[in-house]
Amino acid sequence: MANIDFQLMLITDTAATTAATATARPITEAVEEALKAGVKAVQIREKAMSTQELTALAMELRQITKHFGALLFINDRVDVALCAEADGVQLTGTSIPIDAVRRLAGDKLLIGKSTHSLDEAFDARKKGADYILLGPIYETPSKAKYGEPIGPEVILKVKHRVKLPVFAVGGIKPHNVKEVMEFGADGIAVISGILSSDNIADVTEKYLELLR
Ligand SMILES: Cc1ncc(COP(=O)(O)OP(=O)(O)O)c(N)n1
Ligand SMILES: Cc1nc(C(=O)O)sc1CCOP(=O)(O)O
Ligand SMILES: [Mg+2]
Repeated sequence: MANIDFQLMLITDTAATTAATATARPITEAVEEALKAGVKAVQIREKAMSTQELTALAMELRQITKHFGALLFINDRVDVALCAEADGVQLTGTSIPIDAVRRLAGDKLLIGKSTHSLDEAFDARKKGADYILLGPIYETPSKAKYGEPIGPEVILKVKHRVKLPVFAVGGIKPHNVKEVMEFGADGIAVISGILSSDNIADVTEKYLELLR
């Protein structure tokens, strides 16, 4: 199993980010630009893709991430993660339970769990997750339907009680990176802050500098 030795996870969302930018380009190109700038973990989160499209993207990004020495995670789809020889799977609130994934994947996959409260974080650790995403920390359009963001203070509570790497997600922009790290996050996960930027390399470098 791979080590969790990254601080910045880039999450893909083709539907949201190519529609939002004037400089729309294939997702593989955008990801490659971020990898060149130093990203060491990529999560493919493509809810609208067919299984075949998702598998093809996963295979392609597997080659590219390997070339850059970066980890690859697949949102929700354990089958696609195994098929593409990804490093991990990111389980959502509606995914197959963590223990079932462990039985299926053994130590082939890191298991990340998306969590939104102290209780969910505690439960993820109890059930055997290797790390968690915690959010939405700040406002983000894609999660507006779930109500108010949980705010950065929750990170401190979770770190106090849950012995797992915690990645802050949801509305993480360069100006609030320091805040989430000061509240104890081990790292951050970002979609629009990178993929909606018209200069992916520059903004990625900026995030990485802030995390140093
Ligand atoms: C508060 C809140 N936000 C999001 C969800 C559902 O998504 P999630 O489980 O975080 O999975 P991703 O698709 O974001 O990876 C939720 N249930 N509650
Ligand atoms: C995928 C995701 N999960 C969240 C959660 O809270 O579980 S917030 C989120 C969206 C992150 O996108 P952006 O960086 O553009 O805000
Ligand atoms: Mg989520």
